[in-house]
Amino acid sequence: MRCWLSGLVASELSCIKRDRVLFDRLSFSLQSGQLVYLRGPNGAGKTSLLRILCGLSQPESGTITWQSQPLGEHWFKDLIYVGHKPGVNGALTAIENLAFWCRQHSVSASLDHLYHVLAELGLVGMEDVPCRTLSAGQQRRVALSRLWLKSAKVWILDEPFTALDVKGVAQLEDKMKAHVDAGGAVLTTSHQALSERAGTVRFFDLEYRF
Ligand SMILES: Nc1ncnc2c1ncn2[C@@H]1O[C@H](COP(=O)(O)OP(=O)(O)OP(=O)(O)O)[C@@H](O)[C@H]1O
Repeated sequence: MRCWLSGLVASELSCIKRDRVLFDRLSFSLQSGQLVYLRGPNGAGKTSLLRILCGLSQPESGTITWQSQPLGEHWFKDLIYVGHKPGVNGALTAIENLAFWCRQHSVSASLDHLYHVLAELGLVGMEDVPCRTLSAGQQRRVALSRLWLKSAKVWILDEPFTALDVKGVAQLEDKMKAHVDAGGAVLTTSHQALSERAGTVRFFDLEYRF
């Protein structure tokens, strides 16, 4: 992946939920080669901000551009978003979930490749059972396997370490570092500190506002 200029730029964003101003006139940018760690207490508005940056919800005011253009198809093509809920259909198997996600995101992947990715995520033998029967950490691994399937410049990951074991955390940190080293960008939030293996981290703090 080549480095890119004029990445994700948010200006003067405001967000109100249930009459509470979560943030007001917040400005933020994410550029090629950056790992940004969004920090803040429960309820500060981290998920709300990530969803706005993804284009999944609208701010009260403010603007967001990707590569100098308002968010649109070009942004969704360049983005992988993994929410704090795994977003895995419990009635479908891991393979079916991935195949469905690939179709939704115009990703071309053979069945062999899907099995290979699930194996890399430690899910050998779990590929063909309904996801509702998988453990929380295994379901998280199915969700995170999207990072192995689609080539996207920006990853926005909301609490991606939830339920992962020590090995899973290390694997994801390595994956994030490799992505950033290759010129990608990661914006993540978590209640657990990143270790040194994730590489250089920039912090963005969101205060809780009453
Ligand atoms: N759709 C909604 N309708 C009403 N209130 C909402 C909605 N979404 C979020 N909120 C409220 O906005 C506040 C911020 O929520 P958000 O999930 O963004 O916080 P967070 O910083 O991600 O918290 P946590 O660390 O607990 O995950 C919370 O008080 C929540 O109740």
